[in-house]
Amino acid sequence: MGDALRPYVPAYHGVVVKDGEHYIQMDDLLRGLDAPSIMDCKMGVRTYLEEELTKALLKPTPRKDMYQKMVKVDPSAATAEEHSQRAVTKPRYMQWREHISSTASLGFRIEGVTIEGGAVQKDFKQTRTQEQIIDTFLIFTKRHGSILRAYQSRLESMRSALLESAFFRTHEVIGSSLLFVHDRQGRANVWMIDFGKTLPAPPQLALRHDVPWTRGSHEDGYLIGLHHLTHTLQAAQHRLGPEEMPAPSAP
Ligand SMILES: Nc1ncnc2c1ncn2[C@@H]1O[C@H](COP(=O)(O)OP(=O)(O)OP(=O)(O)O)[C@@H](O)[C@H]1O
Ligand SMILES: O=P(O)(O)O[C@@H]1[C@H](O)[C@H](O)[C@@H](OP(=O)(O)O)[C@H](OP(=O)(O)O)[C@H]1O
Repeated sequence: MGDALRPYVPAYHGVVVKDGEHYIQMDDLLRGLDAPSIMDCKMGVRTYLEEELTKALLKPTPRKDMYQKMVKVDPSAATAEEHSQRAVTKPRYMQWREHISSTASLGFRIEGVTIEGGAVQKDFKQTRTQEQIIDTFLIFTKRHGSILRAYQSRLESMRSALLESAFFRTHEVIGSSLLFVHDRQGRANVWMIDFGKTLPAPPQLALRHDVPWTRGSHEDGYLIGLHHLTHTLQAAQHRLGPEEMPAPSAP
C-alpha cells in the first residue's frame, strides 16, 4: 500500500495455505530484537462493530461464556434478568468491558504485557485510570526515560500520518491495537496491528476519529485514544524526576 500509514504497519507478504487453512504472512516485528518487551493497547472508544449491535438487537444471542467472564470480575455487574439467564449479549459484555477499563473514558486500553520474554500478563481488565496506566508503563519500560520518549515521539509522528492517510479517512478501525516493542539494547518502536475488524466506512460519511461514537456514526474514537496515550507517556516521563527528563530547550 502506498498510504501514509505504511511505515507504521508490518509489511504484508501475501496469503499462504497450509493444511487447508489460509494464513496472512507479515513481517515479524520482534525479529532481531534482544529479549523484547511487548505491550498491546487496544485502540478506540468502541470495541464491537455496529453490525454486531444491530444483530444483537434483532436477534439477541445469549452468551454464557461472557456472563461467566463478567461475574468473575464483578458479580454485581449483571442484571437480575442476566443472572437468571446466566447469559449476556456480546454488545452488552463488550460495553461493560469498555467501561471497567479505560476504553470508554480514554479511548484505549491495555490488553497484555510481556516483559523481556516472560509470561504474558493479561490482568488489565480493570486498569482504567491514567495513574494505573502510568504505573504499568513505568514497570513495562523499567523506568527508562529514553524508551518512553521514543514511544511518545513515534506516536506523535503516527498521528501526523493518520491525519494524512486516505485509508484512515475512509475506514472504521475497531479492535485494532498499537504494539509497543522495546528491547534490552534500547530499541523501541510502536506498530499498528490487527485489522480484523477494520471496515470501509459508508461512503457518505466523513469519519473524524476524534469524536465520541453515536449509533450510526461509525466513529471509532481512534484519535481520542492516541491523544490520551501520548499524554500518558508524557506524564510517565514527568514521574521519573529531573535526572530522567529531557534537556531543557534554550530560552
Ligand atoms: N507482525 C507481528 N510480529 C510479531 N508479533 C505480532 C505481530 N502481529 C501480532 N503479534 C503478536 O500477536 C498478538 C495478537 O495479535 P493480533 O491481535 O493481531 O492477533 P489476533 O489473531 O487478532 O489475536 P486476538 O484474537 O488475541 O486479538 C499481539 O498482541 C502481538 O503480541
Ligand atoms: O477480552 P475479553 O474480555 O476476553 O473479551 C473478548 C475481547 O473483547 C475480544 O476483542 C472479542 O473478540 P472480537 O474482538 O473478535 O469480537 C471477544 O469476543 P468473542 O468471544 O466473540 O470472540 C471477547 O470475548
